[in-house]
Amino acid sequence: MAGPDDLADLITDQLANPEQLIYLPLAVAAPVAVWWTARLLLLLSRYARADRMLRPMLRRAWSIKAGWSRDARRVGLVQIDRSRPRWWSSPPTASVIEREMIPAIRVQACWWGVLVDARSVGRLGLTAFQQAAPHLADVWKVRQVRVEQPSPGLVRLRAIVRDPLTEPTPPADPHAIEGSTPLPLPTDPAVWHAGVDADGVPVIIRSSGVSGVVVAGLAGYGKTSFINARLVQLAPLPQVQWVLIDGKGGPDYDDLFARAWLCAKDDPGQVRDHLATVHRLMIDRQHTIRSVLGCKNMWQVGPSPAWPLVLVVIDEAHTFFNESKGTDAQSKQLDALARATTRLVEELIRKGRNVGIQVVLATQKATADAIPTKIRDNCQVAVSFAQRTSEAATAILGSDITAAPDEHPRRLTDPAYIGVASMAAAHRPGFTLIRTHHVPDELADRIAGQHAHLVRDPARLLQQQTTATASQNDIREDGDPIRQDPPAAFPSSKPVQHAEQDSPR
Ligand SMILES: Nc1ncnc2c1ncn2[C@@H]1O[C@H](COP(=O)(O)OP(=O)(O)OP(=O)(O)O)[C@@H](O)[C@H]1O
Repeated sequence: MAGPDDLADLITDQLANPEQLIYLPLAVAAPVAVWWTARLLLLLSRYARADRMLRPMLRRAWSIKAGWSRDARRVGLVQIDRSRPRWWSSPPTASVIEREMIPAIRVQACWWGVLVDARSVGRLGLTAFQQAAPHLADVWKVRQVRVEQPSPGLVRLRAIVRDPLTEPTPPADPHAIEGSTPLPLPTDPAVWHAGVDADGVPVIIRSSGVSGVVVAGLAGYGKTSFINARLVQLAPLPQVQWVLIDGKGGPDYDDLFARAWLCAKDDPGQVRDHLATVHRLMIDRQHTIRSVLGCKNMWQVGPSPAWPLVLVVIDEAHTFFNESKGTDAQSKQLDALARATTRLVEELIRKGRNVGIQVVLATQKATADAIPTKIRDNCQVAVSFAQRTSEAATAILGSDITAAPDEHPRRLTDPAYIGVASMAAAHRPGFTLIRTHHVPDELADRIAGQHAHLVRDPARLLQQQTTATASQNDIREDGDPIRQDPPAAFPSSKPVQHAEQDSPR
């Protein structure tokens, strides 16, 4: 190809021979033509290599790119920039010139539609694109245009022809051998694999330092399967003990109880007693954590078989917080139990974080009449499956969800979105829609049964540890007589009364 020196020689020759001046535009146009031809060939080869599903999306992507300036103007994604002309330009510098600014885009065809990355310009950022999204969907003739902001200055549009979130993940095979489930089985309880986002990228919930998780959604949209997935991930870990409470009172949790330290159905008295046991454990751990673990926060060293993470799951949690306000003796007794349960759960969530107690509340409704706000608002993680009303969505995800129409749980009521939830995930801006792992009861039951031998009583474990720590302190290195232990090395609350067996249920 001709280099710049050749081109310069050509221009000099042609200026010397004006009759040959016709060749000058050709010399300039040739490299441009070569570049465009190469680009066209590249696109054609990509089209030829694409499968039947991707080809229509490639055509759409090209058409979106080709018509972008026109479409952007039509839907209002244009900004007029008024500025003084540059000093070298012909208009006088005192005049003002107007320039149209349209966000630059890059397009990429995907099997589900077209991914459009747009650079924000002036006021044309996330909000402007969100407002224009329904119009772009009409112009591009796609089901929906979803908008998000992965990083400052970049707005990502998804022109959705087939929503990847509506493609159900195959249920984990209940007969699969352990370890071959499609679920990641972590070795670290601090990692909670919640599911995958619209791009199939795994979404992780930060579990370390979390004492409260609330999961809400209409009946039958996947809450139990979501919790099953977490239990299946944790069942093989000796550094985790479960407390399972099933407010439905049905047989759903019967087989999972095999792996639980404490379990109860919808008996309010038993539930209160179990929560009181966990609460006592929390107080005892608070008093002994420094002497036993050598730190103030269990998550600094992580849970261990001797100091396990205690996961308290309360399904249909609203069942236990409701007060009937009746005046008969039985209603008064039940209301007293509900108040005691509410107080215990609230304290576990408020104070249990540093000693490794985590409460997961599942409910169909997270409005204040179902879950007291002093409990709900202290939960660090909130996950919402489909909701019928904005009020219910705001109750669980907070008022910010109104500014995220694409991730709003009201959009998820279509049965195609069973198993899809909205949440604020770690290291992701705004809200993320996730397709959760589908874990049928049979698989969760089987894995729980296989690991029933790992059940321990964390309160007894704590007693053993405090005793061991105390005797270590008693034996001074230089063989001096036994010294008195500081009171902080022992539980200062009432003596803990635990059943003799390791798993009193
Ligand atoms: N991630 C998923 N992908 C596909 N289907 C799912 C998923 N999760 C759940 N389902 C389907 O939805 C049905 C209901 O799920 P699940 O029992 O978890 O709902 P739920 O919200 O707990 O209902 P309820 O409030 O009545 O207990 C399941 O039987 C299953 O077939």
